[in-house]
Amino acid sequence: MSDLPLRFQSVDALRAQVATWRRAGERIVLVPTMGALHAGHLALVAHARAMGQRVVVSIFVNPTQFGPNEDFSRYPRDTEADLALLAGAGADAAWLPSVETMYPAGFSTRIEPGPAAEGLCGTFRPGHFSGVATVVTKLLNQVGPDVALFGEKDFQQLQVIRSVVRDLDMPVTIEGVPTLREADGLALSSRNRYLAPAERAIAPRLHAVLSGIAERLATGAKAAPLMAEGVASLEAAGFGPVQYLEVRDADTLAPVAQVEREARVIAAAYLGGTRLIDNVAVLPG
Ligand SMILES: Nc1ncnc2c1ncn2[C@@H]1O[C@H](COP(=O)(O)OP(=O)(O)OP(=O)(O)O)[C@@H](O)[C@H]1O
Ligand SMILES: CC(C)(CO)[C@@H](O)C(=O)[O-]
Ligand code: BAL
Repeated sequence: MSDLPLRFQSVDALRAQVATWRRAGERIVLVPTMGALHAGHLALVAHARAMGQRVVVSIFVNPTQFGPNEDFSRYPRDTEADLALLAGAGADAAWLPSVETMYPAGFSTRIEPGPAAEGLCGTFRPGHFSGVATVVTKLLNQVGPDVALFGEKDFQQLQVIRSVVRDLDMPVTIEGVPTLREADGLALSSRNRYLAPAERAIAPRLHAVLSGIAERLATGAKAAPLMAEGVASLEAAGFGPVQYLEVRDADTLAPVAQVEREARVIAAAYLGGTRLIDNVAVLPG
């Protein structure tokens, strides 16, 4: 195993290290996470490494993106295990701010993202994308990376962050990384560890249903009946409630009735007490 990454808990110390790398002509890649790391996160780190750069991974369970009845307090946290995984993956530094460092007394600013944050998860998690946009803006300002990587698993989040960075002229390139899946198709996610064995056996149906819809959309089928069928299939498999199952344009996230350019079939559904999200690309023709 490689050395543990350098660990930082103050903005000043982090910035001093980044400045040292910059003086040496090195570029910086940031991988923001909420910890409880799994192979999906490590795929982002590997992608960053392949760019031949310094890799900073932030681990921060951000309270402002959780709703009052969501899982903030029980969200899995295991920093030492995360650092060991990051060492194996070759990350250079871990940015581990406390809640007080991110949101000191008197903190009062919120970023309100535009239309990309409307609908889909934005409907079912009010305030969520404002919390994400605010914390990601802070993380980008703290680290000052050249590139920041985000997973396509959280597709709406990726588009929200792209829109914030574009609208606020932030000097960073945002790159999406394809979703890493288990052999049976389930997207890796920290929340998968909430699934009981019987739920874990059902969970891959989400990807299977979305993939089946994507195949038929690619041959010109209309979206509306496929969406209704997809919800019914998920419910029959044991999911519920299905919060949404929609077809959206891959760039604008506008609803799509029939696919003419790249789109995504995108869904969020509960399986028992666990909320799962996933999405699949549709390429016409
Ligand atoms: N399976 C995956 N493949 C690729 N990227 C992923 C995957 N899972 C998470 N990511 C990305 O890792 C980054 C950090 O995500 P986060 O720490 O919230 O993990 P998560 O597994 O998505 O957790 P959660 O269960 O909270 O959704 C995000 O950019 C997210 O899109
Ligand atoms: C981008 C992020 C780290 C912001 O807290 C979080 O939403 C996540 O892990 O996807
Ligand atoms: N991976 C997205 C973070 C969240 O669900 O809050």
